[in-house]
Formats: sequence, structure tokens, C-alpha cells
Amino acid sequence: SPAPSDAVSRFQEYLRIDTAQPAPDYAAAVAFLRDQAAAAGLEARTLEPAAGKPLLVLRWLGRRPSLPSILLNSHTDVVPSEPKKWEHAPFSAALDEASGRIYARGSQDMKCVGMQYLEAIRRLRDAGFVPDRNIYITFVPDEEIGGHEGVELFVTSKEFKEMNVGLVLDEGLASPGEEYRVFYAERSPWWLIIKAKGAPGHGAKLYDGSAMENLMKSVEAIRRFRTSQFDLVKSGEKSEGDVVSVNFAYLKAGTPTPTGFVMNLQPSEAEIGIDIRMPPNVHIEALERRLAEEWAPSSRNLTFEFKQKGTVFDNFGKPAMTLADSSNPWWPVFEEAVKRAGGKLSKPEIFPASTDARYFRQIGIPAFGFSPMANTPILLHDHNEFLSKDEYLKGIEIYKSIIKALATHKGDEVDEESRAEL
Ligand SMILES: CSCC[C@H](NC=O)C(=O)O
Ligand SMILES: [Zn+2]
Ligand SMILES: [Zn+2]
Repeated sequence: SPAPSDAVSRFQEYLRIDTAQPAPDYAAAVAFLRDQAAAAGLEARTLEPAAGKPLLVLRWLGRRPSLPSILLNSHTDVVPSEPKKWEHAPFSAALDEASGRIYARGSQDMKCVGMQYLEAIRRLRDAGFVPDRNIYITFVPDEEIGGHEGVELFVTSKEFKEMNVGLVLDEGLASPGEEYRVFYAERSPWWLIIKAKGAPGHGAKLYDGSAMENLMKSVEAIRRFRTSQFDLVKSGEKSEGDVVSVNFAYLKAGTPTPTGFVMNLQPSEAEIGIDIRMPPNVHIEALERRLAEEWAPSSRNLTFEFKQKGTVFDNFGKPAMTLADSSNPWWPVFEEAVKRAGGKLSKPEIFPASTDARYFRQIGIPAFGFSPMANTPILLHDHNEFLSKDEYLKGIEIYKSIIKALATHKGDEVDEESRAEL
């Protein structure tokens, strides 16, 4: 088996490819990954569901390729960064010798996972293991901007259907404690814009019906709702993924001047942007009514539109969730494999943000979100994102155990179950 330092330098090499949105270097990432795939003895195929957005599919052929396969998914793009606010340049993948931390954009989200899949497979193959099922490893574009030209298209393709996927693994989150987190569902993004119109006038005059007044009433109502949800989390009654989160993304109003804004003019238009995340089990009609009646009533000269309104349902009309208990035959296999490798799992949760896993769950394919990073602060999308080299290497061993267990046909239970679901 390869020296751990080789695995670390391969990880660093991937991290050094600048795949930041909005202009990710997908060509460089795919070239690098194809080399890695060849070294791991995997078949590679580059699809392009949307032009210029390569989606790499690797395959480790199983002994019984007609069994439902396992799909190990990761996205190749990363979010932008503000390099000046980082201690190490975001694409340097600097290894701090004292702490063992590797600093890079994507070190947690989620180039670690993509490379860990490949390293685990290399090691399993070197040890002579042969999977029963086909194992697919996908490296997908554009997750960070919604996956519309990535996995959302991919799951509708003939190539995807032919893969006969029974279970998907996708990303999770780091955890500061020693337990790994695992996610069985996620919240849906609703990106809402509310626009207000109102009577303009002198900045000194008190009057009703200005655009700002019309909109600020909404802000107050939205904030009351936000507080009620946040309180449930603060009191410990609910966890982050179980409530509706509402956060203001921008406020736009006023009449600009070269040095600022006009101060004595009440504007006739104003606008806010809100990031809402909807858990799969929430009462959607209630929130929609609240929106129409309290947050953006036309009686107050308000209109609203969605920039993004993800569904919380799967194509069969049920909340898009993967069962994480013994009624799902994949679950105990996954859970035991983590344990066997010395990992501890905390109670399965709803992912608070959004990942490509939602597109798989929507078409009825079970998916777990999992990134083996314990003892690690949650730094995805943050400055100074890092992962320690030891956690990274531990994660490879965890995936070795998981992939081995999932790849092995243990009887017909799992396969009958997934066939019935498809
Ligand atoms: C509208 S999909 C956006 C996807 C993005 N994913 C990870 O952060 C997110 O904001 O959750
Ligand atoms: Zn991610
Ligand atoms: Zn992300």
C-alpha cells in the first residue's frame, strides 16, 4: 500500500487546481482526475451534460455487474474566496508542519472526499479486493451554483440510468467532536426576492405607504418568524436542519450619488433578497400563505419572485428522505462499516444547506451525506478552510471499510429492496 505522504501530496495537487466559481478550471481538474483514475485502475468516461461542464464517471467493474451499483459522488467546483483574509493562499494547499493542517479552499468542501474515494479504492485493489457490485465514482461540476448543469441534468441521462445505481454517497459536514455526522435528507433552497413600491417624497415628511415603509413591515414580520425558528434551535428542541432558516442576503434601495446616497429623498422602490431553507417535512402551504399574506401582500404594494425554489418532495410525492434505520437495508451496512473502521457516528441529521444528493433522492435513489472529518471545525465556505492530514488519512481508512462493505453482495435483501424502489 502507498506511503501516506503520497496520498497527502496527491490531495494537495488536487487542491491546487483553481476550480473556484464563477470560472472553475474544470479541464485541469478532469485531466488530473483521469490520471488518478488510471493509476487506480479505473475506467474513465467524461460526459458533458452541459457544454463546457465536464462530468467525470469512473467505474470499478464488479464481479456481478447486474447488481445495483454504488455511486460515490463529489463535486469538483469550490466557492470563491477572499485571498487577502487567508493566512495561506487558498490554492497553495500549504501544509502547516506544526499542526498538520492543510489549508485550501475545497479542503473540506469537498475535494477531500473525492480523493479519499480514489485512495481507498487504490488500497482495496492493492489488497486484492474485488467488488461484487459495480462501483462508480463521479466528479461533477457546478454543485456550488445549484447543480442545474451538473447532477440535475445527469440524473435524467441514459448513461445514468444504465448505471443502475442502488445507493449514493455524497458530501456531509465536518464535526468538532469525535463523532462523524451523517445526513439522510437536506433542506431545499428557496431564494426569494421581495420588491416594494411606494409613494416617493421629501425625506422630512412622515407619511404612510412609502416603498421603504412597505418593505420594512415585511422585514419585521420575516424577522419575527426567523427568531421563532432560531429559538427552537437555541433551546435545543430542534436541530439546525429541522427548522426553516431565513436569512437576508441583500437590501437594495435608495438613490445613489457618486459619494453615497441621497439622504432627503424617500425612494419609490426597494428590494430585499432572502435565503430560505425548507426542511423536507415542513408544512409548505402554511409558509406560502404567510408569504402572500404577511411578507409580500399586494395590498402593501409588494411583489415577490423566486430565484430558486427547490422542491422538498421526490417524484413520488413523498418528502425526499433516505431512511436511516434498519428498514433501509443499506443503512446497517454503512453504519457497521464505519464502526468497524473505528469511527463513531452521531444521530443521522438533515443537512442544513443543499447538495447534489437532492437530485438523487428526488428520483427515488437513497443517498447519504457523509464527509469523514471529525475533530475538525466546520469551515466550508469560510476563510482559512483546512483539514488536518491525519483526519484526511483516517478518512481514507473509513472509506475503505465502507466501500468494501457496500460493494459486497450479502444476500438478496439489499438488492430486492432497491429493485422494488426503482
Ligand atoms: C441553490 S443550490 C446552492 C447549493 C449550495 N451548496 C453548498 O453550499 C448551497 O447554498 O447550499
Ligand atoms: Zn459541497
Ligand atoms: Zn459548498
